[in-house]
Parts: sequence; structure tokens; C-alpha cells
Amino acid sequence: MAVYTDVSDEALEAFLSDYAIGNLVAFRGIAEGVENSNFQLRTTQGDFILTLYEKRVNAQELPWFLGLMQHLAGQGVSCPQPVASTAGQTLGTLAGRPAAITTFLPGVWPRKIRQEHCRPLGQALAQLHEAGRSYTPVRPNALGPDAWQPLLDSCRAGADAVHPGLLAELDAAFTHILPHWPGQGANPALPHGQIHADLFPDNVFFLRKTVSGLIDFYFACTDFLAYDIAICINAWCFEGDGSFNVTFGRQLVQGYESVRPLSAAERQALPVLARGAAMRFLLTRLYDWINTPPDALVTPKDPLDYLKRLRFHLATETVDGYGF
Ligand SMILES: Nc1ncnc2c1ncn2[C@@H]1O[C@H](COP(=O)(O)OP(=O)(O)O)[C@@H](O)[C@H]1O
Ligand SMILES: N[C@@H](CCOP(=O)(O)O)C(=O)O
Repeated sequence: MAVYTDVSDEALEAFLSDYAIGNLVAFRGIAEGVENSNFQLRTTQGDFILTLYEKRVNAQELPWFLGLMQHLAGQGVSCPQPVASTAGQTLGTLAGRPAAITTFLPGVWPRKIRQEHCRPLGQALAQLHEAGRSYTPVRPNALGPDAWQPLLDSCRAGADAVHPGLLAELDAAFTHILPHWPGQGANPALPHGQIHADLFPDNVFFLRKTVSGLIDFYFACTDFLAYDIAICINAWCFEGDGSFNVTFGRQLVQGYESVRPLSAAERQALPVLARGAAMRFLLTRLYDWINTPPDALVTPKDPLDYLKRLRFHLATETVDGYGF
């Protein structure tokens, strides 16, 4: 579960006294999520989410994330909207942690991904990219290619115990990713802007067949827009046995392109971006797998799911191999 920090009744009451959101009716910790502590807050004015920011979030970057959500919501994207205190602040401190209240979004995330989720997902992603164009502050991707080698280095001692030969396999995989990465060396860059960078199924709410909300913007950053598609291909378009679902991938890309057509360069770059996305999630999962104590509240996610994806991308040299 993901409630790392306890909030006492007294501390909550003092925190809420700075907001004009009605009187507290109910308050409960939310078990889902792995990064931050989230609580559902019900007041006489409705439902809200209270988030206490934990280890991976740099407090100095919170105004960028909250500003992005505010901006996207203003552009019509259904995402959590930060609620300002009576003093006009969207960021406060609770139980010694940076904390914010955001609006509650209706809907549920798909526990089993079906074809009909993928086209609306692609559309929602492209709408997010279009809406982000007018948000000008830049946040470099802290988990981009420059971070991968140091992350793997920090896992050197434990990697092969997770899977024999993993270290050598990942070292070799870098040579098929980094020299080919857009913007590196002589490789041309791609259109860039604000990306979500973690749009996994548990961050996309649906009501029937429609996307009702996107959440969890705390990995969002300024990077290649097509990299966000590559992340979604990894997160949404593989079966439990590690095989790629061509239909899901096609629906995702077609949905995206119905809002924002891809350039030829972006399409051609999808295979290397997909390799990079698989590497990025493999590495953070590997780090968490090795470093999470057995008695921790959170169950780390399996890094080897992403090894299967990475192998598929390494064996698929051109975008035609994906059937898009
Ligand atoms: N704005 C929101 N509206 C409704 N539920 C939310 C909202 N934000 C978070 N949640 C709930 O909290 C859970 C964890 O949120 P998430 O942002 O994914 O946490 P973490 O950053 O810790 O991974 C979600 O799966 C969802 O149930
Ligand atoms: N999506 C990442 C982990 C981040 O978890 P989230 O709950 O913040 O989406 C992964 O699956 O490795």
C-alpha cells in the first residue's frame, strides 16, 4: 500500500483550516500507488485528494508539476486541479511533508486492458501534448538517457541475482539505444513539449469507453512527444506472457494521430524510443526490487516484465515490425 506518512486528526484539522473547502466529512488513506501518500478527503463541498509527497519527488519541482496540472485543466484536459488555500497557495506542509489538495476525478482505471481502451488513450495523450504547448516552463527529464547508466551502475551488485546475466544484457542493450537516441550526437531531435512520462493503465481513468481523467503527473517533464507514445506502447500493448499486441498498438497510434499526426521522423524513431522506455522502467523497477526492504509497505514491481519488452524492441528494428 502507499501511505508512507501518517496524518493525525489534529494535524489534518490545522492543515484544512487554511482552505475554504467546507467541513471534513471523511478521510481515508488510499492503498494504490507507489510513489506518494494519497488520501481521499470528503468535505461538505465534495471529494478531494490530499497528496503528501515522498522520496522521489523533489520539493523544489512541485510548483512546476502543480502549474502543469493547473494549465492542462485550464486547457480542457481532465486532470487533477490543485486547490488553492485561502492565502492563494497550492502547496503546503503536513506531517513534515510537502502536501497539496487536488480535485477528485471520477472513473476507474482498467484492470484488464482491452482494444477499446487504446484508441481513446492515444487521443487523450495527443490532447495532453497539444494542451501542454502553451505551458512554457521547462523540466528536463530526470529519468532520461543520461540517468540510465548511473541507475544501472547503482544496481551492479544485485542485478544478476535478480536474473542471471542481466547486467551484461543491459550493458549490451545500451549500445543499441544510446547512439541512436534522437538529439544525441548528429541524430536530429524530434518535436518536444510537456509529456506525462508515466501514463500507465493505473493513471488513466475511464467511464465506460471514455477517458474520464489522467492522474499522477509527478514524472511529467519536457521531452520528445513521441517518447510518451513509446511509454504507452510498453505499458498498454503487451500481453501477460510478454508478447506484443499489434491491435492495441495500432489503435493507440491511430487514436493519437487522429488528434496530432506524427512526422515521418517521429514514426521512424518509435522503435528506439520504445527500447529506451522499456530500459527506463526496467531500471527503476530493478533499483526498487533490489533496494526495497522485505518488510516495506510497498510491493516492488517486477523488472523482468520490462526485460521481455526490451528484448522484443531490440529484435524489432523498424516501425513496420510493430504493424502501425
Ligand atoms: N485526482 C484523483 N482523483 C481520484 N482518485 C485519485 C486521484 N489521484 C489519485 N487518486 C487515487 O490514488 C491512487 C494513487 O494515485 P497515484 O497518483 O497513482 O499515486 P502514486 O504517485 O503514489 O503512484 C490512484 O490509483 C487513485 O485511486
Ligand atoms: N509506472 C511505474 C511505477 C510508477 O508507479 P505509479 O503508481 O506512480 O504510476 C512502473 O510501472 O514501473
